[in-house]
Amino acid sequence: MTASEKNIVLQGSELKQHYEVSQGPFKPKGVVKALDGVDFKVEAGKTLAVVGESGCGKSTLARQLTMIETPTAGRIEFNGKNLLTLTGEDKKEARERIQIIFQNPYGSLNPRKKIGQILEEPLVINSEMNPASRKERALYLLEKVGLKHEHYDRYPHMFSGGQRQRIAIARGLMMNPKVVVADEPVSALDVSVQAQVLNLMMDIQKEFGLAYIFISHDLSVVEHIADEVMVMYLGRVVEQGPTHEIFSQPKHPYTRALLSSTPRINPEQRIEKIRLPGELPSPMNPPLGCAFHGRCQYANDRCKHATPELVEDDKGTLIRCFGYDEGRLDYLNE
Ligand SMILES: Nc1ncnc2c1ncn2[C@@H]1O[C@H](COP(=O)(O)OP(=O)(O)OP(=O)(O)O)[C@@H](O)[C@H]1O
Repeated sequence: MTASEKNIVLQGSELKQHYEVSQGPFKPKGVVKALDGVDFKVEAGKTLAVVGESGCGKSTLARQLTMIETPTAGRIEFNGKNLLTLTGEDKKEARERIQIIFQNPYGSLNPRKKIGQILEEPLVINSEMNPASRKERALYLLEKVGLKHEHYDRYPHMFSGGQRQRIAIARGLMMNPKVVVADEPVSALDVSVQAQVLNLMMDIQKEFGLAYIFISHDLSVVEHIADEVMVMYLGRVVEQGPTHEIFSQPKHPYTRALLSSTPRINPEQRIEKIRLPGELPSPMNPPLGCAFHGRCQYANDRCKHATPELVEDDKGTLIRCFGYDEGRLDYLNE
């Protein structure tokens, strides 16, 4: 086992989430393949970003990792143990150690409860800590997220969006997690506040050695925070690799199209805007062959009929694309 393998806290293999859905009376049920065979690993103290258009399966993955939903197939390992077969105390502990932060800080905090109560709730339910120690921990974490002791007795409506997301982060930390799944944690915030909350998340990650699964559709946010990026399309990974590699030389045509809509400071990394034709196809009737072929200017007959596998390049990036395998992507030869 290498040193970095030893540090892996959360790992998913061949994760699937298939939903049976009605297609109307007298019609057979359809199957939505929200996730269709996803693999990933994340180390302590590192951030894996999951990106892709709405509907590609990001939130489904978040629900699986936080045990809100059980995968149709596949395996999730937390600290080397299969999360899906844990029972009793082990399961309880895993629930405590993997926390989630949601997108909307307005909806995720109970408006009728004071901040102190909101923060202490997980401890009341899951621990035998006495009230004084619970309060001490809540005050400690309020400080850690840049708020004040006097905020302990206030209600959520008395805070701005950015402050509420700080409170949600503090609540996520109450149980001393190892992994935080952050589902679009700054998308609902003003751009001016986003950077502050991201910086806070990075400081906290360093201090507590947390692993983040950072879900976002906004690539400029991801570049700031992620060590590794996983690009998803219709429930599958199309490209995955170190953040610098993905941003400096995106290889899959879909990643390149996503990046062309992202403002870049470095002029060498700017890509002329690529408009993808059509919409994301339905995961109930995904196209045959490469799922992206209908929107890809590089697609040929092979892409329409056969399904590409993920292939690793010499920089540690995985790419699922026949055009890449066959050296047909002209932008990579420029
Ligand atoms: N309970 C369900 N039953 C049927 N289909 C579902 C269910 N939950 C999700 N889906 C479908 O699975 C696909 C993936 O959904 P998911 O919410 O994971 O995507 P997403 O990438 O997080 O999108 P968004 O950013 O809009 O939340 C979508 O097509 C969605 O309609």
